[in-house]
Amino acid sequence: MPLLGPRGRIPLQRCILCTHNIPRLQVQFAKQLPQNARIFSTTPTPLRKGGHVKSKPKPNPVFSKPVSSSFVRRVGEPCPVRQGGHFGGRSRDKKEVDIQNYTDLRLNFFMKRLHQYWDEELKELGVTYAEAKEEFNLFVDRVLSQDFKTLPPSPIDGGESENFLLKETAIPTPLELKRAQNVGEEVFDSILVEKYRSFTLREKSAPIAEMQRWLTDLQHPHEWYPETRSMQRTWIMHVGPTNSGKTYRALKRLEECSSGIYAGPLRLLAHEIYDRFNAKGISCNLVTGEEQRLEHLQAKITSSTVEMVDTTRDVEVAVLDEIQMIGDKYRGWAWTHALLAVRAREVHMCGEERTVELIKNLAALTGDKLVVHRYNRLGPLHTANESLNGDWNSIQKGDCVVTFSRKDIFAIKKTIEEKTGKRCAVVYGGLPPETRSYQARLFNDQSNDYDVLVASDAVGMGLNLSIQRVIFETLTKYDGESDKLLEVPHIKQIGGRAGRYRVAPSLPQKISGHENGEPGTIPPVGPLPAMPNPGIVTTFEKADLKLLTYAMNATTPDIKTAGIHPPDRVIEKFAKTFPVRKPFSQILEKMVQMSRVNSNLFHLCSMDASMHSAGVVEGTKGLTVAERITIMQAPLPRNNPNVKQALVAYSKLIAESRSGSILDVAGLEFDVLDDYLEAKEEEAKRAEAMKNAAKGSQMELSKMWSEVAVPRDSSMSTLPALEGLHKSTMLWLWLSYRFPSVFTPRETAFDLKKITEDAIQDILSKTNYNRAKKLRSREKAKRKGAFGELDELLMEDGVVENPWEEKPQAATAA
Ligand SMILES: Nc1ncnc2c1ncn2[C@@H]1O[C@H](COP(=O)(O)OP(=O)(O)OP(=O)(O)O)[C@@H](O)[C@H]1O
Repeated sequence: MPLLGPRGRIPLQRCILCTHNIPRLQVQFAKQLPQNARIFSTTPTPLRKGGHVKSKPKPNPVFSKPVSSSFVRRVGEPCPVRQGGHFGGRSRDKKEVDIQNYTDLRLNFFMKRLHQYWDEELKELGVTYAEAKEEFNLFVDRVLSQDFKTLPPSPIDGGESENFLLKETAIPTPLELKRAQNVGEEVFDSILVEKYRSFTLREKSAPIAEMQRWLTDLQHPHEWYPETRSMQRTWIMHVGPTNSGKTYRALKRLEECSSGIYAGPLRLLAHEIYDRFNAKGISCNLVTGEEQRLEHLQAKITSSTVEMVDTTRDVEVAVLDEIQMIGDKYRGWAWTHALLAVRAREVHMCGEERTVELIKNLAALTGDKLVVHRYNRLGPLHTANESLNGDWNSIQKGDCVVTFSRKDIFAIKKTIEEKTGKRCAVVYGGLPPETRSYQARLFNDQSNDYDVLVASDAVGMGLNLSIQRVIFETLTKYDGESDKLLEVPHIKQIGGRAGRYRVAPSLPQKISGHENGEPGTIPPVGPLPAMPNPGIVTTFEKADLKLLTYAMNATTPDIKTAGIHPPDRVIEKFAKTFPVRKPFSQILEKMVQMSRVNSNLFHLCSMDASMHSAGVVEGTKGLTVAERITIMQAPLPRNNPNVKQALVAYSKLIAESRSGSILDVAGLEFDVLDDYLEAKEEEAKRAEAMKNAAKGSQMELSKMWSEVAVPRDSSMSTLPALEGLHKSTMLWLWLSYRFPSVFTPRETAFDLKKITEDAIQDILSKTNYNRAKKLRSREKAKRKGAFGELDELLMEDGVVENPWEEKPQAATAA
């Protein structure tokens, strides 16, 4: 039976995602598709190949542990009558049977009278009867799943420190129970009741509080990696402004070593290094959160994103790129972790001068040797004396216009294309990295007409761009609440992209005799040909130019502290000190409140994003603490409800241990892709009709027009939706490496990713953005408002008061 096409209009036979193999999936557009093929699938699930591989639902993990006795009933279920104290039918050591069965019996007894122990104190502390029952069941499981056979020593007699605290307060050990049994039933019962109560209220008990304090002591993160501490390492810093060849030098060293790691801030960069090394015949694997390419069994290099850096194997060289991000409020922990933990004899760091003091202090802490190489810019960079004076006609080939919202990017693109006839490539954070790098290539390529780049601050890192002039359309960025002035290092980093030095094909890769820095273990590199033209930085509006000049010349303050983050195993232990009813996001909040760090050297990275993600999946029943910890680290954009919905759907799959294709997940925006591909097909038909009509009569032409639908504008509304679908797909892929048996098959998700990227790329290549708004009036108003204020700071004689300086608080009247 033929399936219906999108919206049931086109009769189609098959779904390409279901019935064609991978190479055919890469066919992008309708005219290239096989006749009658379904463009993109909304095929009912049972008809799909590979769909619906459902495994048995996973039992609720709270009750999944095999208990060593027969006590497997839950509160509220009928209690089988037990006589004579023999359970389970196995013959056991008499001592074991006695104490275990005795405990089982007494717990059974308490279970029936639980309402008596759910007293005022528990009620006042907000424990409902249902929760008291749930806690009781958990308590029973924990007590009876202990090893009664060997009667492990009580912690008081010398147990493990952390278990000691937990067991001492929450769960009576077999030995304690045995001792209590020897004293008598009354004592035994009172211990059980007391332990149950303290288990239910474990978060409030003194030893548990002690345990929590112990777990939240994050003052010595360098001690978390004893194996690395036993190594003598050399840290080599390559510091300098943007475009000074820092990364180039570090990569040269990596190229020569016997085994190494590259860790960069972006997936894009990790890919670039992976491609570059493999192209040179140096075996390199790729490990990012969303993708792993482990083609080489004995790869010399592994290129990864910094969060994924491998700290378990010994290597000769590790390169940590953009080391100044160690101070980042959100992601700084990943650099600190990599720096303190990576087992490399040489750790090369590339970044800004303002990290040197901090790294010196960290080296003193770990005992590693430090060498610093300083570099100058490879080509000059000037701030222009003139702005564009608000005139888009002054745009030239090689210009990059920087603005901060998608709408403005497209509005500016449209204006420039209309006014100057030059085509614009675009780059912004919401675009998939693959699309960003494709757009960068379009702009760099001299042989096409993409002369101008319109970009957000995403242009500041990770892309090799031949920009001649950076033009700030604005110096403020909306942060979710209001427009905020960009920070000086941010302005410098973006501005520094102008005049980027590029390797000429004939340029020798290594010329000895010159060292652009202090001597060290890096290979010498010869003098470089001068840059033909200096890079220029300017603004679109005249009013912003003084501020830009100030920022470009300002010295940036040192980064004082390195970010840290509690290790996962610590979060897990901390979470287990709370009752099961406590929402996980609140446990994280508590962890943040209680954490103590050495504030001279470290700061605790914001866990807001993790708490947010934990909150999104809070309602998913059956997730273990470890699963919640993993899910909270998944890349989730805050402002996209569709991706959040996808995360909830994915978390349910994890909780239920249900596997299946991404195409089976309800709620993903597949329709948008269907619509896009359908519009594409219509467009192709229309083009064909026009071609034929040009050959035919006027009458035929009008007949064609009436038959062929005019394509809908699929740019401005479709683009964000496709970006969202791409993010949901990436989220799936990210989870697929953490829960491989649930998120399968991965290939379908990679196909979907590719199709979505191609669609986004195609939309971006259209010049006619009918719905692109004019530059928003908000922009104009903002400029008058925010910059009106700033203008007051810019004094007449050109002296600028530093708007970034923190003003002392005015004394308030008593
Ligand atoms: N010695 C050299 N020989 C040839 N090309 C070089 C050399 N040094 C740097 N380059 C080239 O100059 C460009 C900028 O170098 P690189 O990326 O290392 O700078 P960077 O200081 O790390 O800049 P950013 O901080 O912006 O990443 C690159 O295209 C790089 O290949």
